[in-house]
Amino acid sequence: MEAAAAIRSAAAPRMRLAGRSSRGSGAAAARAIPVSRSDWQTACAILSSTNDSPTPPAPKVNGQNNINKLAAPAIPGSEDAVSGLDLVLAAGAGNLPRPLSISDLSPAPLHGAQLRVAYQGVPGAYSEAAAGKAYPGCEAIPCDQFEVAFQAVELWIADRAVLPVENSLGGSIHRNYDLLLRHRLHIVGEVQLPVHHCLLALPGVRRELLARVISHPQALAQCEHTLTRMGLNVAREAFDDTAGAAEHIAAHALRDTAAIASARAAELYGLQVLADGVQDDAGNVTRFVMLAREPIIPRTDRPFKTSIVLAHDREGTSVLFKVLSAFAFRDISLTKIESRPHRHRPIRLVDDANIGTAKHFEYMFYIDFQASMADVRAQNALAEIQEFTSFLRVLGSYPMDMTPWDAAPSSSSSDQQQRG
Ligand SMILES: O=C(O)C(=O)C[C@]1(C(=O)O)C=C[C@@H](O)C=C1
Repeated sequence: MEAAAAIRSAAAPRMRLAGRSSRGSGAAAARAIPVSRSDWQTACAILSSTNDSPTPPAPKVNGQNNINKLAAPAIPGSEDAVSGLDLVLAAGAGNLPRPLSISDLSPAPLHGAQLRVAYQGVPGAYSEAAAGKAYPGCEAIPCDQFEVAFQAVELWIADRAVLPVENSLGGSIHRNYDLLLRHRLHIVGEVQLPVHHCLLALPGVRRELLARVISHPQALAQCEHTLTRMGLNVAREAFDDTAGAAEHIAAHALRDTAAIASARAAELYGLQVLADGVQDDAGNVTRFVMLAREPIIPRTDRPFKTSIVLAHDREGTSVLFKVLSAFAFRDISLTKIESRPHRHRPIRLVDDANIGTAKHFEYMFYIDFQASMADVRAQNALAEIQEFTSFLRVLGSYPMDMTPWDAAPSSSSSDQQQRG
């Protein structure tokens, strides 16, 4: 409680981006268009409410809040680091980088000029492919948990993180929604990755010998019906990531176990592909967000998306209705809405002497909408929403991923710069 109060008192006053609830009134809002990176950064920071502050203080390293002191990242074992996706495939798993853990997160020496991108999983994970699509030619840094990827960026060990937020079959990856709120990173881009799963096993293993299938829970969910149709009614076990499951089979020579993972994982860990394309839907796609310490300056010369999170402390359902109408009246399309339990106030009790005590669940609402924060319509919508919410934060305003799914990732550096 005390920490939260300290954060609140340190917070800047709420900024009004435009005149009071003036639907479509451009003049006041136009004044608020940030002109520089620092203006925009300030605008993002102070869009948080003074009433409600779910973001904790900066993570501690060795008992100290160290972020400002860190200029020099290092990762134990980074001599072995894999460079992006266009790396030469390793012959075996022996020279692959070990994923970062919480205990590795201490400041250390400078790295070179190559962009370092943290992802969750081990080499061969879809998240590694997403990092390579987002930042062609980057140095992809494996992390053993989502939390570690966030902290790697905050501590300057990595320059960016690329993390999954939703899948077309499995739905939202709630952990990352929660972490977006608990950390202070900005969404600077998105990538959508077609996810094509394979059933992998040790060479020579036949399907009939299998006693279990292991993978990331999202991957298991994405293949559930296909596995059943294939007659594979064996135990399914959750693993931290798809490639980690493949690595586990290879490392322990498990002849009764198959993994659901990518064809690249099969190559990296020396497994054979028992079945190709085992996802339930051929159009299986996972959406990842790209995270950075600084926001990018929003623009209007290409399609942008903006992600916000809000909470309200009023009774009834009309607040959400008003939020949605602030976008609808301005012809701004919503692309996603997600609710998560409100960490600091999950339940509200409402006492009525006649009926008893009602217990309402409280939520944070995450909304993605299709407009840039440089667009006056978006500024006016948020100015209006601020009037009836107790907390509002812009998680990022960033270019939409417009690449066709079957197109190869772009490798132009100008494209990379636009993506932040
Ligand atoms: O396990 C992996 O390979 C991941 O990159 C994680 C993940 C996920 O979290 O959804 C990413 C894409 C697929 O949807 C399956 C798993």
